This record gives sequence, structure tokens and C-alpha cells, in this order.
Amino acid sequence: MAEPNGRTGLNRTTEPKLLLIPPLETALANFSSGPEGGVVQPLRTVVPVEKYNGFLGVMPAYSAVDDALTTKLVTFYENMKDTSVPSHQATVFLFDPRNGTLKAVIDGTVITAKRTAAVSAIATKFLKPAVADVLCILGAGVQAHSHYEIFTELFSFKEVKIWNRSREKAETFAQSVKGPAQVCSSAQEAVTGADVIITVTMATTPILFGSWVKSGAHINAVGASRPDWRELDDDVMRNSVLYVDSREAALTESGDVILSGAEIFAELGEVVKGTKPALSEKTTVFKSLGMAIEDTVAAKLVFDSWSSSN
Ligand SMILES: NC(=O)C1=CN([C@@H]2O[C@H](COP(=O)(O)OP(=O)(O)OC[C@H]3O[C@@H](n4cnc5c(N)ncnc54)[C@H](O)[C@@H]3O)[C@@H](O)[C@H]2O)C=CC1
Ligand SMILES: O=C([O-])C1=[NH+]CCC1
Repeated sequence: MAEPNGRTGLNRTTEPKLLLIPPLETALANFSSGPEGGVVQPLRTVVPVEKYNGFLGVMPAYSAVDDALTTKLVTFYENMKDTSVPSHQATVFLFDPRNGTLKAVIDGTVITAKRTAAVSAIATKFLKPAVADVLCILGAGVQAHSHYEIFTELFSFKEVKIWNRSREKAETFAQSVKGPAQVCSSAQEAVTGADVIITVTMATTPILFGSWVKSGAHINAVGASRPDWRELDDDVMRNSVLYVDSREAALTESGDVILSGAEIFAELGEVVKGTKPALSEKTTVFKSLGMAIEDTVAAKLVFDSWSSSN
């Protein structure tokens, strides 16, 4: 559990995939502490590029505790014809907060993949049922890979089931990961019996239906970051306990939250701080939209480790 302005209770780890977890827990807790947490993070600006089904997101943040100032620029494009280009591309600019000097320009695509998966892992640590044997991943892109990596490192699932809109991509995924993954022919088959579910698709209409979800399961809803996009149906949204990264962002950007009218129970940072309970015996949804402060602490970690080795 993290104190605002303090360290998390997790041990610092040397496992590279897990290094992000303690600073992210602290950042989530600080973000949810209001002004005394020292996080300044306006709602991101998103510029639609309608002609090409694309978006440019501008994500600035400052963390007083870390004394770190960044902005990420991220583009994300739907239905791309050219599959050699990733659907999400990002760059993080790290500034010296004392004078505004640009200190580093860091690839943000890997940071986005890793920090998003690490935040889902934090939510899962708190919200998964006591017995969690089966993991289900819907989607087989960049985020599916980063989530698979950290979830199989951190938790002990007996089975990982994966579904993707095109089966071929799910099969490529299953062959490329370092561990087992069972390809399913339908999303329903993948979801049935799963204790933890991750949705990481570019879907704009629901791909996960409440009637399929095992009672008590935990869902990390990572895609659908536009107010008119959905990954989850009304049933699962309304009949689960809903956690979000940021209330303000969820009520502005998340189609799953806005269109279902589901009530937000808590921010993940409030759970990390211990001011809101983790109702892990209930069916839970963590609606992740991605926060600039996550990029700030991840970029600082990258920069500090690069500086100390040079
Ligand atoms: N919450 C957060 O912090 C972040 C969320 N995201 C979101 O996570 C999701 C996955 O991102 P990436 O893995 O980078 O994308 P990706 O393009 O690498 O993978 C997307 C996957 O979704 C599948 N897909 C595409 N359209 C679909 C549809 N209509 N229905 C079902 N499946 C469909 C594709 O086959 C592919 O496997 C996106 O929605 C993205 O915006 C991405 C970064 C951060
Ligand atoms: O946090 C992030 O970088 C993003 N969230 C949705 C698309 C990109």
C-alpha cells in the first residue's frame, strides 16, 4: 500500500518487467490524493484526424514527488490498411522542471505498452478473485503481448486463453510468446470460465458480454478510449464494481462508462492508498484509459537508469 508522497509497500525488484510497478503504484496513489499528492495532470487533449480515422493525443504531467515533467505525444489509428505501421505510436519529452530545458526525447511506444500492462497488473493484484487459475486475453496486438508478459511473470495462471478477431493473428501470438497460450475460436469460448479477463482490442462495439463472465471475475478493460467506442456491453458494466484510473477521464473519454451509465466505485489510486476497498469477491472491472503521470514515472525510470549507466 502506498502513502501519498511515499513509497509503495512492494519490495523493489530487480526483475526488469516488474521495475515499473512500485513507481506506478506511488503515482496512482498520488494522483488520487488531489493537490497534496503533487500530481498535475490535465485531461489529455485529443485531436481527431477524421479523414484517416486517426487521433493525436497530447498528455502532459508533472509529479512533484518525482520532480519529473513530461509530455507524451501519442497517435492512434483505427482500421489501418498498412499493417507495417503500429496502430499506436508515441514519443515522450522529458524536461528539467527547474528551468524547462528539454532533457530527453524517449521512445514512447514501448513505454505505453509496458506501463499500461503494469497498471493492469496492479489492478489485478488488488481485484482478482482469491483463486485465479484462468487468464483470458481478447486481442493479439502490442498490448496483448505486454500484458501476457507481465501477467505470466507476476501471477500463476494454470491456463491462458486468447481470442482475436482474426484467428491467424491469435495463432502467431501463441507461437511467439514464451509460455502457453490456447487459441480460442470465439470470444465467448475464451471468456467462459476465466478468472481474469483483459480486453485489448481496437473494437468500437462490445466484444465482451456480461452473460459470458464468471461471477467474481476481474476484467481489465484497456481498449475503447473514445466516448463513442465500446468493448464491454451494458450488462457487464452495470453489474460489476467499477474501478477507473481517473474519474474525470472516464466520464469524458470512456464509451463503456458514459454510454452504459455505470457508476464509478473508486479510482485505482484510492485502492492503492487504502481509502477505498478492493472488492475482490465481486465481479470487478478496471476501466483503464491511460494517464500521463504513468508515462512521467516510466520515462524518469528509463532516463535515470540510462544516466546511471553512462
Ligand atoms: N488504457 C491505456 O492506457 C491504453 C490503451 N490502449 C488501447 O488498447 C487497445 C489495444 O492497443 P494495441 O495493442 O496497441 O493495438 P494493436 O493495433 O496492436 O492491437 C489491436 C488488436 O485489436 C484487434 N482488433 C482491431 N479491430 C478490432 C475490432 N473491431 N474488434 C475486435 N478486435 C479488433 C486487432 O486484430 C489487434 O489484435 C487499443 O484500443 C488502444 O487504444 C493503448 C495504449 C494505452
Ligand atoms: O494512454 C495512452 O497512451 C493511450 N490511451 C488510449 C490510446 C493511447
